[in-house]
Amino acid sequence: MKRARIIYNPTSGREQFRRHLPDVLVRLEKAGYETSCHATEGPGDATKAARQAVEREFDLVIAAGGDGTINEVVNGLAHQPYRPKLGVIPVGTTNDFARAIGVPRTIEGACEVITTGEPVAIDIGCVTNEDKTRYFINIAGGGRLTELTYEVPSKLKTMLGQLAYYLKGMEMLPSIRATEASIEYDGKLFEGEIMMFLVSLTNSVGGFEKLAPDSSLNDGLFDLIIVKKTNLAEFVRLVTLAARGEHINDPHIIYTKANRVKVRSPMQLNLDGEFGGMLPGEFVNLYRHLEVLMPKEKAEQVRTGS
Ligand SMILES: Nc1ncnc2c1ncn2[C@@H]1O[C@H](COP(=O)(O)OP(=O)(O)OP(=O)(O)O)[C@@H](O)[C@H]1O
Repeated sequence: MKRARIIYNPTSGREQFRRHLPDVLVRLEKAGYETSCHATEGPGDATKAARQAVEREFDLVIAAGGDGTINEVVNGLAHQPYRPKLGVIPVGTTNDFARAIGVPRTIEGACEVITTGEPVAIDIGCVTNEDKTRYFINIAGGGRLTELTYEVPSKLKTMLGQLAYYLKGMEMLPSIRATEASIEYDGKLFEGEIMMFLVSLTNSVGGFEKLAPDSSLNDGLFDLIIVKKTNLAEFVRLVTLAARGEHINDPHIIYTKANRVKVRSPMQLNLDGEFGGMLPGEFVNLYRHLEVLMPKEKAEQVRTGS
């Protein structure tokens, strides 16, 4: 029998997962997994639990939570020579990563993917800043607006879901200032004032499904988006364009692919929606570093690049 470890955050999203746990265990048992669980107790705990799962040589680690929980689990797996496969049950508020790998946002649907889907090795991001190395699966970014993801209180997310982020975003808009930035990417250099920069691994960010429309999960490249200085009206217009994926040709935007990105200026770093310390720092794309379970059709699409 294969062994699976569920690492779940009881406070994620609308706090529903625990109620469904017995059903999840039965489904996994039927699919041939002997499964045990760990409920996280606070920030950082999912990373410790994932490291422990590596030591105990589990075949599969299932992260049940939002993007923050998946990020923590990946941080426990990424550094190790043996890395169990990763399954995802999206019960968070945003669930960008699940959307990007085609995992449905119902617990039953996600279990179905875990039991009948296929593993695909995908790229993950690695950033070195403040003498630490951290990993991300979705997005890293800097600039005042990216700070909104950790300024929304957990209670508000439980009550309002995604809407909580949009409300906070609108509240912050008038106070957004441009920041002086120096960004080196695959030998090129950008220097100037920016509203924000994003280093993305998937096309689905903050509920915007077309923010990085050309991104591939396994090409070894980030999609780098730099939003140059704009006034408030232009910025709002860019956000509207971004909802349709039409921002990438705008003159205020640099949109390109890169394997390495170095940010030389001081800035807060957002990693998969959580505070990731201060920049400067360097981002490296780790080619096909982690095997993740996804639906068969999605797996085929990712493998063939279609
Ligand atoms: N028992 C706990 N109590 C409070 N916070 C916790 C607990 N366990 C984990 N956490 C923290 O909660 C953070 C956010 O969780 P998570 O991303 O799963 O859900 P979310 O906030 O609802 O969703 P999203 O990130 O999609 O907005 C995690 O990064 C983790 O540090």
